[in-house]
Amino acid sequence: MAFSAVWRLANLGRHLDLSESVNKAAPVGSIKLKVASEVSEALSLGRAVVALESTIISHGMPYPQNLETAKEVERIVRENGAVPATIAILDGTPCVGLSVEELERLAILGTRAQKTARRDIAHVVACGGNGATTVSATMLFASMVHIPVFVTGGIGGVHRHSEQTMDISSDLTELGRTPVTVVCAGVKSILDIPRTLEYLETLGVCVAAYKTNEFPAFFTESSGCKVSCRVDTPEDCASLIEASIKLKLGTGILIAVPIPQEHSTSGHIIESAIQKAIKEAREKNITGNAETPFLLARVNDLTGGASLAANIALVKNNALVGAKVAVALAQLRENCQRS
Ligand SMILES: O=c1[nH]cc([C@@H]2O[C@H](COP(=O)(O)O)[C@@H](O)[C@H]2O)c(=O)[nH]1
Repeated sequence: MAFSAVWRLANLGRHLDLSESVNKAAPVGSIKLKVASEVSEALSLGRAVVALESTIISHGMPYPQNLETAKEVERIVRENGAVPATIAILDGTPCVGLSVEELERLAILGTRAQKTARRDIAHVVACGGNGATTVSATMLFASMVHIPVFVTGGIGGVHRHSEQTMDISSDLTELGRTPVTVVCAGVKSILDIPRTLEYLETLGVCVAAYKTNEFPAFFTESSGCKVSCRVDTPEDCASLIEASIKLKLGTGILIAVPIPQEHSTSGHIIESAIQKAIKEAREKNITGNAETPFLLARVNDLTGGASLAANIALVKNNALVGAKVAVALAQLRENCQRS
């Protein structure tokens, strides 16, 4: 690493005071956080904004479906009254809100963009690299600019055999330390779902299921695990989020939305492909942050594309719900200010 990059890395903590950057694409010391004008304007006016991650674009889906889905998700968020803010690091600059050209760039880069969790942020910025942010890094940047609601497909979790590998996604620890609400379809059964929920409980994270009492398992509506909090409307979600913020709990919230019923029929076929892919990953010794992308790609091959179609459908559904939640939250805050 060049001296200047090392210097920038060492000074990152001091210079990345992003509290002022909400209203402008602000140079802060030597580090810039670029907030799209549409996003900063909405935030300053108290309008609904929905953060979106970018690993799902680079590593979660192949080109060109990744680009089509990213654009479609942004369109759904807009149609439902909120401003989309896809988050990524481009040429070393953390960006909150991407242009169509930037989305295209990221989609074409695919896995050549670095999968960037919280631990990778300083390195990607210091090297001037291109980072696709995972749930943990996206939550962090969203909270820096005060975006309370974030939509994705699924989050990472506790991996199977974690008692041997210690492989637990940093998405969970981020949920335990960053006050952002993540709307997702639960976690895939490539992970250990009961342990994921146990770990979230340990971290003090509220896990709410949308219109159900059970935690969904991404491709299927149910995991067999009950949750302690049920929400039935966007307004329920908004009240939950506002209470958590007002109590200054400091933790995130997970709102788990089951895959729409019409898309869950292939769930059981996908489940058996998941079991096969997990076995292959073990045989090939694929672990760490390479495991999730390997499993996703292999499951898609084994199901002849059915898992990708289901994945796209549930992300779009989450975008719809997440946008409504963000709008309900903005409305709730406006009503509180008036009274
Ligand atoms: O169904 C999915 N789960 C998870 C991911 C991505 O993988 C990350 C978790 O990776 P890991 O397990 O290495 O922490 C998530 O934050 C998200 O960006 C994804 O694309 N699709």
